[in-house]
Amino acid sequence: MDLHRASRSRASSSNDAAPSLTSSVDLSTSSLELSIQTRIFKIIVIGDSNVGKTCLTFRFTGGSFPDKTEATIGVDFREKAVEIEGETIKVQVWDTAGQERFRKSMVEHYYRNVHAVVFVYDVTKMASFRNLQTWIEECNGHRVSASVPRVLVGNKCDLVDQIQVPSNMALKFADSHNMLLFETSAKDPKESQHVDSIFMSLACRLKAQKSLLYRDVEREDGRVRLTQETETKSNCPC
Ligand SMILES: Nc1nc2c(ncn2[C@@H]2O[C@H](COP(=O)(O)OP(=O)(O)OP(=O)(O)O)[C@@H](O)[C@H]2O)c(=O)[nH]1
Ligand SMILES: [Mg+2]
Repeated sequence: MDLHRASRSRASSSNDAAPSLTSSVDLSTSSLELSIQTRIFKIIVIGDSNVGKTCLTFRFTGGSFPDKTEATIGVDFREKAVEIEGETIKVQVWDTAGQERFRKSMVEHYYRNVHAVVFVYDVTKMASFRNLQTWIEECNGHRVSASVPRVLVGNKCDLVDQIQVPSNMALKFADSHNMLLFETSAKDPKESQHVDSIFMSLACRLKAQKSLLYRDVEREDGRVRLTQETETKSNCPC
C-alpha cells in the first residue's frame, strides 16, 4: 500500500512541549535527569466508532491484530519505546472512544498537552470519512495549536471489494488540511510496518520540533533551569 505524502512543511518551534519541555522550567536535578533520559510524546487517535482505532494502536504497540475488541470506554493508553537517532522516546498512544456516550467526560483530557493527532476513518464507510470534518472541528475547538502535527489514516484497506472512499478523494482532503495520508490495514500483517510508520513519522517530526539543547542547562541556587531550543532540526531519517 502506498504512503501518500500530502503537502506539508510546518516545522514549528513554538509549542506545548513534552511534559518536561516548557520553555523555562525549574526542576530538581533528579527529575531533570529523568526527563533527559526519556521524553514522552502524547499522540491521540480520534475518529468514529468501529473504524479500527483500537486495532491500529494495538498493532503498533503490541505488533498484532486483536482477536476481539469491544468499544473503547473513555480511553485506553498504550505505550511503546522507540529509538530515533540514538535517543529512546516513549510514544504514549491514547486510544480514544468513538462513541459519544463513552467519551464525553474525557474529551478535555484527550486534547490537553497533546503532541500529535491521528484522525482515522474506515475506507469501507463513507460516513466515517465525511465525519472527519466534525472530528477536526472538535480538535480545533480544544485549542490544539496549528503546529501540532496531524495525520489522516484510512483503515481496513484489506477489504478491497468494499472500499467506498477513493484514494484521490482522501488525498485531496488530507492535502487541504495539511496532513499526510496513510491508507492501511490494522488486520493485514503485511501492513504492519506501514502502521508503524504512521506513529514513527510523527515521533520523528516531534523529535525534530522539540529538540532540547542540554548544554543550556544552568544551575541556580541548587535549582536547575532548562532552556528550550528555538531552532528546528530537520535531519530525521523518516
Ligand atoms: N477487516 C478489517 N477489520 C478491522 C480492521 N481494523 C479493525 N477492524 C475491525 O473493526 C472492528 C472495530 O475495531 P476497533 O479497533 O474496536 O474500532 P474502534 O475505532 O476502536 O471503535 P471504538 O472503540 O468504539 O471507538 C473490529 O471488529 C475489528 O476487528 C482492519 O484493518 N481490517
Ligand atoms: Mg476502540
